[in-house]
Amino acid sequence: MSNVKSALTIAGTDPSGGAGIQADLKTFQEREVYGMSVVTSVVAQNTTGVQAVHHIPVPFIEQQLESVFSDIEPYAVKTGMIASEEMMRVIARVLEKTAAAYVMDPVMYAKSGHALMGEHSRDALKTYLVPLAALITPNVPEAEELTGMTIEDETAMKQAAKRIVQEYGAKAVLLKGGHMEGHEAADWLYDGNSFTSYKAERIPTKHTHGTGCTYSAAITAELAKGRSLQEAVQVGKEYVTAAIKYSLQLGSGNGPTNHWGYRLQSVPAQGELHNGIY
Ligand SMILES: Nc1ncnc2c1ncn2[C@@H]1O[C@H](COP(=O)(O)OP(=O)(O)O)[C@@H](O)[C@H]1O
Ligand SMILES: Cc1ncc(COP(=O)(O)O)c(N)n1
Repeated sequence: MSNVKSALTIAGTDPSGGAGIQADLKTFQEREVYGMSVVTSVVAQNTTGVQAVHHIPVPFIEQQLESVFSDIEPYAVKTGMIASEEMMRVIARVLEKTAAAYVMDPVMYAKSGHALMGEHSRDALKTYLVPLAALITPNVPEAEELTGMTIEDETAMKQAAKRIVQEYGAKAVLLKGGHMEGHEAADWLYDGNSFTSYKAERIPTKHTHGTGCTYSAAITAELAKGRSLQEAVQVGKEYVTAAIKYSLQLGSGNGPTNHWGYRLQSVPAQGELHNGIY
């Protein structure tokens, strides 16, 4: 196996560049791993929402996976939008055979509320993919869908995380608290033994398009580089927080995360706008 650290995203697209595969590849590049991508669905979307979805035929998803895995074995893999049970099955068949660390972002809806996964595919996700995952990264609404629980506080977040590991067989769960109230954005990691919290000041912005994709991609990149799960989540949290802090006023809806954010934190203030980015 080459010692060039590579990561693969299997997900849907965002032509406006903020979420999905585009966010994942930007994150991989910024975290200094070689990025690869397999497209599951082509989504016509932008900062205002989703306009249309075109699903790639399942045999062609299989073909893309074959093209990657027969040539370059990634060190880590993440999945994002996977719309149907048939897609989940072919992806599971490939992931079963790889030694790559697998991070699953169980994408169900876009921020605008548009469904990105068929409702009857939730069980298939639990059956075929959750047991293969080194980490699953639901937000609160996704954890509610997976567990059938109502999650309104940290106690319920921790209970839901435990249930996803103990009942559905994920090795670890990072339950993200972006959708909760309060002055902190607090996420809980449960690795089957203990809980670790990852907290940051809540940033008052509506520009959060692509936060979940950015976060799970950063964690995937760090796992590809050989970091432990705890370290990878710590770096991922710092990366996504900076990406939200410097999020971009682009488009007329919820603007995208800023992949220069993490670097900008350590650069002395320039006092002027560079390319409108900072
Ligand atoms: N306004 C915010 N300020 C700081 N961190 C945030 C904010 N909104 C979300 N986050 C963080 O961004 C990451 C993505 O979380 P979340 O929004 O819950 O997921 P998703 O994008 O999948 O809905 C989490 O670490 C969450 O705590
Ligand atoms: C193809 C695709 N995948 C995922 C999301 C969710 O994005 P977010 O990171 O904002 O939850 C999206 N809008 N489009």
